[in-house]
Parts: sequence; structure tokens; C-alpha cells
Amino acid sequence: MKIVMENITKTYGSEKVLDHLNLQVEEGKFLSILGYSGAGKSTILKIISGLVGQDKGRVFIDGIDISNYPTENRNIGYIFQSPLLFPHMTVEENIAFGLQVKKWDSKRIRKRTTELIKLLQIEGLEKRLPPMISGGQQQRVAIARALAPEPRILLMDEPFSSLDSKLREEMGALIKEIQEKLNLTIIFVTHDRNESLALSHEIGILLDGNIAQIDTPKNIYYKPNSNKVAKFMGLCNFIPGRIQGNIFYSRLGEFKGVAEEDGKAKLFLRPEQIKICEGDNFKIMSYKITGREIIYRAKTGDSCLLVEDSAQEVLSVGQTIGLIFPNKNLHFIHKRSMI
Ligand SMILES: Nc1ncnc2c1ncn2[C@@H]1O[C@H](COP(=O)(O)OP(=O)(O)OP(=O)(O)O)[C@@H](O)[C@H]1O
Repeated sequence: MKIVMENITKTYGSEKVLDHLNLQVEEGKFLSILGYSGAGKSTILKIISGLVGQDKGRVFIDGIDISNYPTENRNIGYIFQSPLLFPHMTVEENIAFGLQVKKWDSKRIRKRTTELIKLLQIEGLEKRLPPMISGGQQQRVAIARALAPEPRILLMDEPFSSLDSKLREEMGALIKEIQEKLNLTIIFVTHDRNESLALSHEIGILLDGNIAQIDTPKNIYYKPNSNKVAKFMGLCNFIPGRIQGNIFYSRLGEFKGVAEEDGKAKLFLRPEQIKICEGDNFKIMSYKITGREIIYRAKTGDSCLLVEDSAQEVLSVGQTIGLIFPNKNLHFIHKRSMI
């Protein structure tokens, strides 16, 4: 099912959290929403599900305006950061609960519960109470419970943030598999950039009450549309200069690339897009080992660049190097987006 948010504004007291926000997710797509803490990510999910009302704007599902529908009539699955299971009910009772409220007959409930237990790979835990299973297993039960009434939309609010990194990866892979199998439309709120890059068809960056950019993971990371999105997604270099007829002129030389327009711009490069070679144009000022990689700060004149390399061989501070810039897919941020 396709979700559209149109011109949504939401204010809590004097704080405007969402400001004429527009957002669209196509059927069967996995959209992650990234943003700083307090940016309004959960508020977006709550408005779609009807847990919170917007001040202005409309929400459409498959073209139908559901802005005034009560939550229970929207048939949207919602997964919270913590599983929020009923502690006195067994795993299977938790999964079946919503279906009993909806007055499904007991045979159909049993069939659906069995299907979900298999889908979420929690066979053997049916008769246990939530305190007797692990955090990861509890979150699987919560997902099964949310999927029980066969929603076509699943909203997930940092669902794996309390799990360790290995379990997070496993759960991410499982949810992706389920999403594809059931053709679910998912909106997934996370703080974890890597998780969103790995799982999503598209990522939306929520900044200053609106979606600053919505695009594929690759474009969000390598072709950000503003300085703010570029910095939000991780370490980056901006080389100031001017574009004239698809040539970028800067203090670091001339670069050929296709640009939208002439004028002042910055060449944008992630540290891993610059390669180190033999040479003496740049001097290593410092470095930081981040695991398998190392990030060097290399200087020439007044310009300093961050460059990533493998940490297997560490170059020393003070050493001179040359840098090779990619000659394809150069990305420019134009003056109007340098905020
Ligand atoms: N019921 C409420 N009453 C008043 N203010 C609220 C309410 N719910 C949220 N807020 C405020 O609205 C802003 C956005 O909250 P929201 O939970 O949507 O942000 P978020 O991006 O999900 O944050 P986080 O990543 O920290 O979970 C915050 O400043 C929060 O304090």
C-alpha cells in the first residue's frame, strides 16, 4: 500500500516539530527515516498510525484520505523500541490477542498464530511467558503480533536499538525477508546510518521539520543535495570552487564533471573516494584508526582533506603523499544548497 503525507504540520505547545512535511512511500518499499534525536521521526509514525493527530495536512493510503480514521481502522502494524508484550500471557497468547479482539474464530486464529511463529522463527517458545525469553526473541514476538491482523503497512520505531550489533543485523535481514515475502510497505525509524543504508530502498533525512532529501541509499550517501545532509550521513570533504562549462576550478586544480549549472559550488567527496599515491603535494597531519580503516587528515596550503585507506599499513604523521581524485561521478553542491 502506498503512503502519502501531504503538508503535515505538528506543533507540541510552542514547538513546531513538523513543518509542512511531504513524504511518499510506494507500495512494497522499505523507507528509513533518519534524523537527529527529537527531530520528529516518531511523530511521523504516530501521525500515520493515528496515535497522534496532525494540526494541518492529510495522510493518504492508496489514495484514500485516512486523516480522520481512528487507529483501529487503519490496519497498520506498529513496532515500538521495546516489545511491550503482555507479561502474563504466553508467546502464542500475545500473538493471538489482537485477533481475539477482532473476533476472529478460534480455528483461524490458531492457523495465523502458527504461520507467524514459523515466519518469525520462534518455534518452541509458544508456551513461554515474555520474561522467560531473550530481548531479541521478545522483539520477534512483537513483530508477529503486529503482523497478525495482516496489515500491509508496518511502522517500526527503532525496533532493534536495544539489541547487540550481531542480533541487529540478523533481525534486519529477517525483516527484509519478511517484507519481500509479504510485499509490505515499511517505514523504519533508526539512528543507525549503516542499518538504514543496508536495509532500505529509500532513505528520508528529516531536518528542521521537513524531509531534506529522500533518495536511494547510494544517492543519499554519495550525492547529498545539501551540506547538511552530507554532514549528517558521515565524514566528508567539501572543496570550494566555481563551475564554468562543466569544468570545476578550485585551489586543488581543475576537475571535469557534469554540473547542473555554472557558478559557485563545492565539490563533495567522501574520504573513501580519494586515493593515496606516491607524491609530495599533501602532508599527513594526523590520523584516526576506525577499525579496518584509517582516516588521514592531509594538508596542502590552506586546504585540509580527510582520506580513508586500509589500516593494514599506517603512514606516519609528517609524511608527504599524493592524492588521486576520482574522475567520474563527481558530485557538486551548488551555492543555494550550501547550508
Ligand atoms: N506528547 C508530546 N508532548 C509534548 N512534546 C512532545 C510529545 N511527543 C514528542 N514531543 C516533542 O516533539 C519532538 C519530536 O519528538 P519525536 O519523539 O517525534 O522525535 P524523534 O525524532 O523520534 O526523537 P528520538 O530520536 O530521540 O526518539 C521532541 O522535542 C519531543 O520532546
